[in-house]
This record gives sequence, structure tokens and C-alpha cells, in this order.
Amino acid sequence: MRVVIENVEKKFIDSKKKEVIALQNINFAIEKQEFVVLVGPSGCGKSTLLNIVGGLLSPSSGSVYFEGIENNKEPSLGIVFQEIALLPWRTVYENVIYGLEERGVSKKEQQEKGRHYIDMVGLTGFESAYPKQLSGGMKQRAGIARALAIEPDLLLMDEPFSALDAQTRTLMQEELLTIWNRTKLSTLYVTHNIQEAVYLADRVVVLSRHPGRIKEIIHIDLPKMGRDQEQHRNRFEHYADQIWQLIRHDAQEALKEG
Ligand SMILES: Nc1ncnc2c1ncn2[C@@H]1O[C@H](COP(=O)(O)OP(=O)(O)OP(=O)(O)O)[C@@H](O)[C@H]1O
Repeated sequence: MRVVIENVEKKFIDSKKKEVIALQNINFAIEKQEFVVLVGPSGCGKSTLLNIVGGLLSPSSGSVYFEGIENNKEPSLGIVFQEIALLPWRTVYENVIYGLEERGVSKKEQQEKGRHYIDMVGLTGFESAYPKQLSGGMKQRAGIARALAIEPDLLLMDEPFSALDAQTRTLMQEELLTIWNRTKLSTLYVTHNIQEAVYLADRVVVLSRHPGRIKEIIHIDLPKMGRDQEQHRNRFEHYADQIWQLIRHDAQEALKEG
């Protein structure tokens, strides 16, 4: 699914009744089968932009086109947030098939897809477990399986691994790439972690803050799988440094403002 974001602007009114321009002049496309990562310091509008693409917020002006159609409600979107909102009274399996039930998919298909995606995220054997019995990483896996089960046209992920410990996070990044390699879903992924952005992205959209604008779009010209291998280390670090130099000033400003 090709998604075009055209001249998007978003204004908010803050608690002091002052206008905040969260996003301005945002133009880029997510190509079919492309993994785009939004990166930038705190408050640069990453989540706002993801929510606009996901139809959870309306832009103040500008448009989002899915396959060339403005405000197209047809495409299905799989959304994964930092805090996975699994339904606590439903098992892993019941959570994963939730979106399929909503769509009126037959029981047989629910079972097939439920099993398939639970297997894909490595949760086979945990179908009957309840969310409270799962570790943080397992909850994220269940959330990813639920987003994938509807076989969305676009996958939206907002800091999905930021609440996890560093080791689990690294493993989940690897698994996400393996899953992505099988599904090749157009994906928009938000993170403030530069290493994560370079590891996952086909292109990194770097945002600046106040107002949130696109500072640069960087094509990561490394093989999609195995970027952390020794032979790619120099180029990996070069990209990470390039992004950090673009963000550094804004990140310092964000820190001062708290
Ligand atoms: N509902 C709202 N009302 C008022 N201002 C808002 C609202 N939502 C976001 N903002 C402001 O818009 C700007 C962008 O916020 P957003 O949460 O999109 O940034 P972010 O890059 O995702 O930040 P973080 O990395 O800290 O999550 C910030 O200045 C924020 O305070």
C-alpha cells in the first residue's frame, strides 16, 4: 500500500491557550513494502504524525492519501503502541483474533490466522495464557500478532519496544525484521532511538521540533537483514552519527525545556 502525506500541518491549543504548531509542511510517501522510521527528539510531533496517518487525529490542514485516494477509509491498519492494550479478560489467542471477530471472519479462518500469527511471533504454547501471565516482551509479541492477524495494508508502530529492557528490545528488533521479511508490510515506525532507526529502516525521516518539520530523509543503503554484522559496522555507525548530528541541537533544547 502506498501512502502519501501531503502538506500536513497540525496545530494544538496548549493549557495556556497558546497555539502550538506540532507539525508543519510534512511531505513524504511510504512506498509499497517500505519500512519508514520517524525519528526525532521528544516533542517533535512523531506520535502526532503517526496518529494522523492512522486516522486517530485529523490534520489542521493537508491530507493523507492511501493508494492515491484522499481520506480513504478502505485500507486496514495494524497499530502497535508502546503500551499494548491487550484485553485482560481474553487469552492470547482471543486477543489475537479480536480484530478478525470484529470483521465477521469465519471461525475456521480465525483459527487458521490466529495460529499462524501466534506462531510467527513465537507464542505457540501460550495461546491460553492471560496477559497478566506474560512478560513485557511476550505482551508486545501478542500485540504484534493481533495487529498482523487482520493482514493490514499498513502497519503503524509507535515506540513498540521502548518499555522493554535493552536485551529484550534487541531480540524483539531482530524478530520484527524477520516477521517483516515474511510479510513485507508497508510500515511507519516511530522511535527516538537512533540505533533502532538505522537497524530497521529503509528510510529514516528525521524531524526537528517547534514546529515539527522534516529536517532530512535518509535512505539507509545497507542490506535489510544482518545490519549489525561486523562488515557493516562502519556504515551503520556513519548513518547513526549523521542522524545524531541532525537531532543533537533539538534534543539539547528539548532537555532544557524538560
Ligand atoms: N492533545 C494535545 N494538546 C496540546 N498539545 C499537544 C497535544 N498532543 C501533542 N501536543 C504537543 O505537540 C507536540 C508534539 O507532540 P508529540 O507527542 O507528537 O511528540 P513526540 O515526538 O511523539 O514526542 P515524544 O517522543 O516525547 O513522545 C508537543 O509539543 C506536544 O506538547
